[in-house]
Amino acid sequence: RGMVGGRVTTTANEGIQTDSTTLTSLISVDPPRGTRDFPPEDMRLRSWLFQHFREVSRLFAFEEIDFPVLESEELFVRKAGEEITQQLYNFEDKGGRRVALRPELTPSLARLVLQKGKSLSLPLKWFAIGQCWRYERMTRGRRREHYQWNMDIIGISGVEAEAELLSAIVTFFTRLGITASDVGIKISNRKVLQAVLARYSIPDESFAAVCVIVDKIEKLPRSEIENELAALQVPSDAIDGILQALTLKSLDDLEDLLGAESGAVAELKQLFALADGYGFSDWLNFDASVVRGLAYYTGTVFEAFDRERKLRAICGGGRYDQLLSTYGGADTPACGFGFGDAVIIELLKERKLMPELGHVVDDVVLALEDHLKAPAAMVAAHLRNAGRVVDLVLETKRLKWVFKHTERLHAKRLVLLGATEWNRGTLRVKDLITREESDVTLDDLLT
Ligand SMILES: OCc1cccc(Br)n1
Repeated sequence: RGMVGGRVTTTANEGIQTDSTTLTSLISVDPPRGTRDFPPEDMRLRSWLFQHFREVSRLFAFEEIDFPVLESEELFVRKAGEEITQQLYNFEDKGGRRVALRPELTPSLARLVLQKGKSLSLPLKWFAIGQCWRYERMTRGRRREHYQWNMDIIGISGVEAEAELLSAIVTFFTRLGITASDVGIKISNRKVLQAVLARYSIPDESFAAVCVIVDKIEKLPRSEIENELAALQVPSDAIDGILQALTLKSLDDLEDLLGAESGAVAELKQLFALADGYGFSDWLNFDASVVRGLAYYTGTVFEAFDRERKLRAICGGGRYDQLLSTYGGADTPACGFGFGDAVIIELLKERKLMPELGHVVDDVVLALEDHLKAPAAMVAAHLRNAGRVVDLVLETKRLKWVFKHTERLHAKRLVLLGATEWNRGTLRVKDLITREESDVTLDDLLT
């Protein structure tokens, strides 16, 4: 427990002494910069959101996993200039180890898959919900933590895996009342960029870094993009070719650019055909400008956006077939998405789809006299065993307080133990919806 109003002194061999004579100012009661508390009302909304994450994952037969929020720093050290690695929440621990608070979940998932190795039978369909961190100078006042829902399929090289993940995302939106007129999902494939770069003989080693730069195309002026690409020895004619390719909005145009033999075109066509089968085609559109900002994507990439374009991307993901091999493991096809807990709430507010989540209490139980406390506890236990949510009043309170308390809790029933009634084996019950009062036996309470 924190010491408030007391001065803590430590004398040799006596452990911590407190001396409450020295009044100290209140400690800071706010959470660390960029982080949030979840008091009951906020926690109900978060639990509601996570319940939907879990329900959809369960419907798709995905298994839940988890890993430490603290990881070895090396898991996230990448040389592609990503914002996510430049803002790593990293430090040296007391054992001199370089560690970091995870900025994303995928590397931990890759580590776990490599750790389990041959004991795993592929394909894996795993999901996780975890808090992720970044250390950003507070100049932009942005948050330093958020919760992310991830779903990943490991061991499937075909776009059937991406189609499953997209179906899960659409299922989630639909459960919340969000439709294809509210949200669209842009689909592209990094093989488009790969093919364009190959035409300008840009070395493969630059591919990830080029993608990270190109991902910023809508956030930075073109001149800055050109400068950053030029710093990677991408010549200006190649830059024109890249930027031109990113404006493509149809697979026919893409085929014209890349030719009928293009792998990217084939994968995209197959993905759209599968989407037709699932019935969520109207959520999708091909958009070559989607690149995503993570270095390790190698194929399909996608992101959900609000069609009013007021908000940042709602979720995103893609294929990362080389991530496991960059950690020294065998090449294993993989794809997944990350779905943050912030933008989705902004979207629900925009669309007036926020849920009403009150604290639900069925019964308030109260002993009107001290010698009836144990019987009151028995009544509460009896009701709870039957699955009712019971708030047992733990102190002797005046009825005026109790009525206020039942209103605050929006309780359905008030069960009073009074000496007269209890002696003849009954309880006084007030139905707080109908306002009816009656004397009933314990068994009557559960009929
Ligand atoms: O998606 C970028 C990101 C990573 C960690 C924490 C936060 Br807030 N945002």
